[in-house]
Amino acid sequence: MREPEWLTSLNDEQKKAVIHEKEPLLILAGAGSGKTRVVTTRIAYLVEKLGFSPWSILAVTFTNKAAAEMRERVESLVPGAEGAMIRTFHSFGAWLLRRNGAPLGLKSSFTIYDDDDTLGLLKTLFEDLPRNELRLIAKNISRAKDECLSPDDDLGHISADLDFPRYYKEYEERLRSIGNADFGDLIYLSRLLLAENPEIRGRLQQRFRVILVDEYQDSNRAQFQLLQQLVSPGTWLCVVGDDDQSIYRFRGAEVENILGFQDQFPGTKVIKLEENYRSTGHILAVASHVVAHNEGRLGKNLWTRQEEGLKPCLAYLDNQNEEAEFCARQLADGNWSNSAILYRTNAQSRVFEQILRKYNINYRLVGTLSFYSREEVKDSLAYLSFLSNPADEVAFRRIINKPSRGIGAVSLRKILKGEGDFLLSQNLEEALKESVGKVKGKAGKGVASLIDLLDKMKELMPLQENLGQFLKELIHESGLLDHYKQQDKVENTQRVKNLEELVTAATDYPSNSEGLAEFLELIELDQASLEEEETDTNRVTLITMHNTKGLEFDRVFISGLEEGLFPRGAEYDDEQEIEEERRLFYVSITRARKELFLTSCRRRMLYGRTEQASPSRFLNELPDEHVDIQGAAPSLSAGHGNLGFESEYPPGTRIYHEDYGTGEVIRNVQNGGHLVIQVAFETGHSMTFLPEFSGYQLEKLGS
Ligand SMILES: Nc1ncnc2c1ncn2[C@@H]1O[C@H](COP(=O)(O)OP(=O)(O)OP(=O)(O)O)[C@@H](O)[C@H]1O
Ligand SMILES: [Mg+2]
Repeated sequence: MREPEWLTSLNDEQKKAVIHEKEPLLILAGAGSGKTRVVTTRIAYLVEKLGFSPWSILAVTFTNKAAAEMRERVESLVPGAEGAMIRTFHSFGAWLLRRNGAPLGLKSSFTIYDDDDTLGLLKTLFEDLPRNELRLIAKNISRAKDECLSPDDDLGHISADLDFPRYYKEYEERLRSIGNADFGDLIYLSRLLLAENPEIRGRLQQRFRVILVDEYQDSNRAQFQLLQQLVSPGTWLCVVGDDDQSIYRFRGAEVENILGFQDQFPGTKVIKLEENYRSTGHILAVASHVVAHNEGRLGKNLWTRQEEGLKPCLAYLDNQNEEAEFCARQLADGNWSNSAILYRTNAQSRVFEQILRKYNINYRLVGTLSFYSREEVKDSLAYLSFLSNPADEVAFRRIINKPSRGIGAVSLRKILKGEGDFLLSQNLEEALKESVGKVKGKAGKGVASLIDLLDKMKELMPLQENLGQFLKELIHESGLLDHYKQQDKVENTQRVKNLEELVTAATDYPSNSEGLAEFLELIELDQASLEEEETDTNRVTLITMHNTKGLEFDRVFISGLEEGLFPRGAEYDDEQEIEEERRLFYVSITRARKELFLTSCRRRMLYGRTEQASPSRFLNELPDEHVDIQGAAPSLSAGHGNLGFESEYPPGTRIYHEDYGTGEVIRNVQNGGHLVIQVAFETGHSMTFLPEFSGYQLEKLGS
């Protein structure tokens, strides 16, 4: 019988993995080696060739987008096979609990609480606790659930607060009595349900004869334990992953799950895939070289039979506008749908959005709200709006109690309507002033402080250099800055960064009412144009590095390769965190099929101030022979003394190298107390050396 093309096109190892029967199977392989392809093909094979019912197959992926793509792919191989259950862990948990959650007091119609709902519930339970503390409690509850810990377990490593177990317990009791579940419960309760109910567990084990898990390196303990409950000795279990791509450890992912898989599931067969089908030679060489700097890897070799292709291009640019312009120039060929611009923090998207719009290059922002629809940005703009138009009730409602000033719904009604039932004034600032003395207590104080703030801001406005400076004052004085600083700390978000970006955007406008009106109008127009684009498919993808998991593009830009930005937070020198950032770099590089651009700015404007930036340490780890360099890196020694010692080879020094000939030093950096120089040779090569260890090979020439 002739085999279908989707089977014959596989390489031997892939095929082994697809047709493997019975015992647990672990596929451990680098990026682009066809792991996901093996998962989809295996589903098709089991249905088509071995007669498994799609109904008996469960496949778990990491994002909803990945799940949708997997269904499509399976359907294209064997129509009907996409009837397999292909879901994320969370959506599988929701499915399970809706049908079987009765023993836990869950109705099939239960509501899933998101972070805000969780916070709301905590607030009604512990009214007296400040919001920041409530956020911390919410975060820790979620962590406990990721680790499968109940309120009665030892929670000391999660929170040192002796009251935390009590908060957690009360929260759980209330949530159960309401009959709803939070996000973490979808996994946590699913596992609990199966552990406590052998009958339900048996039924599910009967049904799912085949279980497949993609991106297994990023599963957390709760997910692992749920998996254990689902697997019986007869289950055909297959997990695929890449330890080098584990990028969610900060959220509780445990790489132990993959490293310890063979111990947990005895008899496991391990298959490694080594041929990379995604990227051309130079790109793959760069990726492999970079990730080799990590320790404690399982270590894998990837090769490709594809041509060398284009060398990745590393471009040093002056600032983020130039960076975005650089990307826009590459995109002038109109090939947008196969291009992606990657960044480390969401705030970086703003300049790209702005410049791409300038050149009419269509784009799509993946996984995040458009910059101007983010909560913190909207809050700041609401202050500006209200200052320019005191009749703007929407803005007024937004700012009156943000950050919290103790002005609740009742007081707000009083302010808006006075004692009667009609709107007192079109001018809400006047209404606010008239309510003084009528609104009492905490709310009264809140009203007074808001009036003060507004007055002060109006005085300050004409005194500022530009609108950015003014906005910066406003964000600070209003308390928004502190509010979001706290939130960032607790939730690991980047809201303050976004505020800084907004300030930067406003620096182009004068600090007066005209400038303000112009700035707000621009933003409203921008939003409208964003919405119009929804139907067009030829669009560049703007996406954070984390969100690119499993995706691929012909052309990839990795932006912001500067210390402190990527790797993020250069103050820390925690090697483990650096390694996680390096894995993120590896993930990013390996998204590219044919073209890769890396960009690094000499200066970056943050919070309205331009700061000198130094190149990311990861750039020192690139294999020079596989990279083309454009522009000059900032010379760290110049003027700053950043090296901590005198360089014998300052930039501009001409040298002779035995193997490479003559060249010029273009850059000095310090690495572990040693001077590292980058040299551009006349042959066009660029190499880095440690002069200390290069001995006689390296000779200084007179200039
Ligand atoms: N045997 C093959 N022949 C041709 N193309 C293949 C083969 N195996 C995989 N590919 C292609 O290579 C690309 C990468 O495959 P896939 O996405 O499955 O890799 P992966 O290991 O899951 O990568 P990642 O680690 O990034 O998730 C895809 O475009 C896929 O279709
Ligand atoms: Mg994959």
